[in-house]
Amino acid sequence: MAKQPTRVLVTGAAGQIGYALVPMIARGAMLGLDQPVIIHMLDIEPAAESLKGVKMELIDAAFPLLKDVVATTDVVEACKGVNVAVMVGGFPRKEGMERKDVMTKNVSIYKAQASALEQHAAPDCKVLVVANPANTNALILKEFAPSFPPKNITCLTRLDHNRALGQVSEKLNVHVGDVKNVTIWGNHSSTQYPDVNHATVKTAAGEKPVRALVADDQWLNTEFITTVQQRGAAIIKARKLSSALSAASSACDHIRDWVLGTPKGTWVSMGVYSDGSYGIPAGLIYSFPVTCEKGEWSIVQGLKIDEFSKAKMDATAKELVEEKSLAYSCLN
Ligand SMILES: NC(=O)c1ccc[n+]([C@@H]2O[C@H](COP(=O)([O-])OP(=O)(O)OC[C@H]3O[C@@H](n4cnc5c(N)ncnc54)[C@H](O)[C@@H]3O)[C@@H](O)[C@H]2O)c1
Ligand SMILES: O=C(O)C[C@H](O)C(=O)O
Repeated sequence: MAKQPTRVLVTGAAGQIGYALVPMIARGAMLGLDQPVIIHMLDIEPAAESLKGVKMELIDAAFPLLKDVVATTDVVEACKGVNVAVMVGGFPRKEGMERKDVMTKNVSIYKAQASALEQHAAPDCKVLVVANPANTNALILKEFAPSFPPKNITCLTRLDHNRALGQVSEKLNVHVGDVKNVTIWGNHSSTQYPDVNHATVKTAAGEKPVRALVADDQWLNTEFITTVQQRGAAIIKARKLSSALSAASSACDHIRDWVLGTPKGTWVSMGVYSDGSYGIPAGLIYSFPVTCEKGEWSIVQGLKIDEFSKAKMDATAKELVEEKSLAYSCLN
């Protein structure tokens, strides 16, 4: 029997990530090649014409999996019955700005959209916040949608995770698909901690630790970390626009693994509600290594954490605590 369509909301759909993301969803990159979808696109009034154009293009592309398109500037209509919500709507960072600089504008959007989602989305809707500051926007959304299960509200750090895989693959001249189990800890910001201590590479002789293969702790502990932390800024400098195709692709990876499960023996990074694991304050949205099964993520437990890592994990947690209070001061 044919599957029922899944309703996927993309906010900020007329923007550059939205424009890259909606065709990926319609082609099955997010939910699978056998899963029909209905895409709900939300943007604001000044972008209404452009949103109409995106809808026209979706129709023109004649995607077999795309059963319908809702394009609207009405948040209630946009949220009605959605099973997955990808929250991209907001303002991107420009050259020279820190993520904190976009906080005032963006957190108030997430406060306002929380109640629309809570009231009108499917009760088990899975939410992914992409707009920056992603962790704190997700936290605000969670706090202002109190009946939503906290486990259903996440933020995107999969892009950072994929960037870390990419850097290791470039360094070792191996295919990125053979590298796994890097971890992004903490905030989707320049304090994030990309950790390779448990990462491995598939070789003809079996899986080998990344640290041993790279054999350059100096590089791994300095340049590798800063390259991943600063990759967003490097792309803004090069493109004069923030990352879009890689953000859209990573958003598909995030939802696909959450819904369909992570491969056996592989973990990914997701910004999720902290339960206090690894000494990270409970109640933050913090990026952890997770595995997913049957539509649920679980934090990977029992990883050995050395002093170098612990200090970096705590520093990014501290930034999130500060961001949370800054966000609340912006909302007052
Ligand atoms: N987490 C990540 O890895 C990651 C990666 C890249 C970009 N981002 C962030 O994603 C966000 C979007 O980036 P972009 O490049 O697509 O920006 P963009 O400016 O091209 O698009 C954003 C869209 O959001 C719309 N918008 C603004 N307020 C809205 C509201 N209240 N409701 C619905 N839509 C609204 C705008 O009209 C615009 O069309 C930015 O905050 C950016 O910093 C996050
Ligand atoms: O860095 C930014 O502001 C954009 C985005 O979050 C990214 O990481 O590319």
